[in-house]
Amino acid sequence: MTDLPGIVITGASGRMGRMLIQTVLASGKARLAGCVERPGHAWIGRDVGEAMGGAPAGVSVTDDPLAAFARAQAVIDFTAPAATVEFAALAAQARAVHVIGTTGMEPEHLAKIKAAARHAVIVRAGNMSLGVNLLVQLTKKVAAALDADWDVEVVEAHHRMKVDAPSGTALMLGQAAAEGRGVALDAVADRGRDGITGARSRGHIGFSAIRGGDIVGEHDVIFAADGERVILRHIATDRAIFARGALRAALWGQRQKPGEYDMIDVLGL
Ligand SMILES: NC(=O)c1ccc[n+]([C@@H]2O[C@H](COP(=O)([O-])OP(=O)(O)OC[C@H]3O[C@@H](n4cnc5c(N)ncnc54)[C@H](O)[C@@H]3O)[C@@H](O)[C@H]2O)c1
Ligand SMILES: O=C(O)C1=N[C@H](C(=O)O)CCC1
Repeated sequence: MTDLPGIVITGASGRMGRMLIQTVLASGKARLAGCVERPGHAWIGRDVGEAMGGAPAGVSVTDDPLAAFARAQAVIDFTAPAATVEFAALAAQARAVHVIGTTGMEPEHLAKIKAAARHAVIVRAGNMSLGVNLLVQLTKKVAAALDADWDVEVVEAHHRMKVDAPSGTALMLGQAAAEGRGVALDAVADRGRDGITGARSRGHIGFSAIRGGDIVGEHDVIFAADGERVILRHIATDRAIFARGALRAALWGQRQKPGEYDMIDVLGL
């Protein structure tokens, strides 16, 4: 046992879970304090290092999140909305920082997370990478500088297994454009065009989603006017960027008061 903050990874066998475990184990800044998977999962009871096909890590995968959270200082959670809501209440009970990367949240999920943040530090972002959070700030600036003669379209591409659309990142970018323009995103978002849609509404923010292959994550914010276009782009080629950001958030969260934060707060952008 060391003095390093202990971190629990939920959704341990997932694409992000595996990346997070490797990132924590290699970091030298935190220790892996637990790994959680859903009840009935084949990894339950196994050493997580061996389950991932490598050397033993000395941590068994459990389906008892509260017991794991009680032994940790932070929980990093990239799972699914219903699981994340449950983990938010349990992390608050255990007084552990909860870093949430899960996307596809509905308003009822967000309300429960907000309630949990009255008692615990929660850092939540649809994208934990430095590059995307910088792009969020750039999008807000460009949107504030250009009027509604410039149509805003957010185009995103992800791997074939992604279950939610638009991506959490696309919604962050759309939100940034709406804030830059001083409008509510809900009032201007065009999220699904099909058939005879009619001409584009002035001032609306459109979203398009591509799904295929092993694309890690690509986002364009297009500002299109008559005769010219400005395109802001981020391309992710390695999930390590999300895991590094999440670990940074977990360490940053140790010094904060209860509340809900995002990666702009963590990165000081
Ligand atoms: N914020 C970011 O930077 C960022 C980056 C990548 C992915 N994501 C999001 O993270 C989430 C996971 O993505 P992924 O590609 O790793 O998905 P995945 O399907 O590969 O992994 C999800 C894991 O969660 C586990 N899980 C589900 N319910 C559970 C429960 N009740 N208890 C314990 N484990 C449970 C599943 O068994 C699975 O192993 C998605 O919402 C995705 O959009 C966010
Ligand atoms: O692979 C995913 O799923 C990703 N989800 C996040 C999103 O919805 O924006 C971040 C990029 C990868």
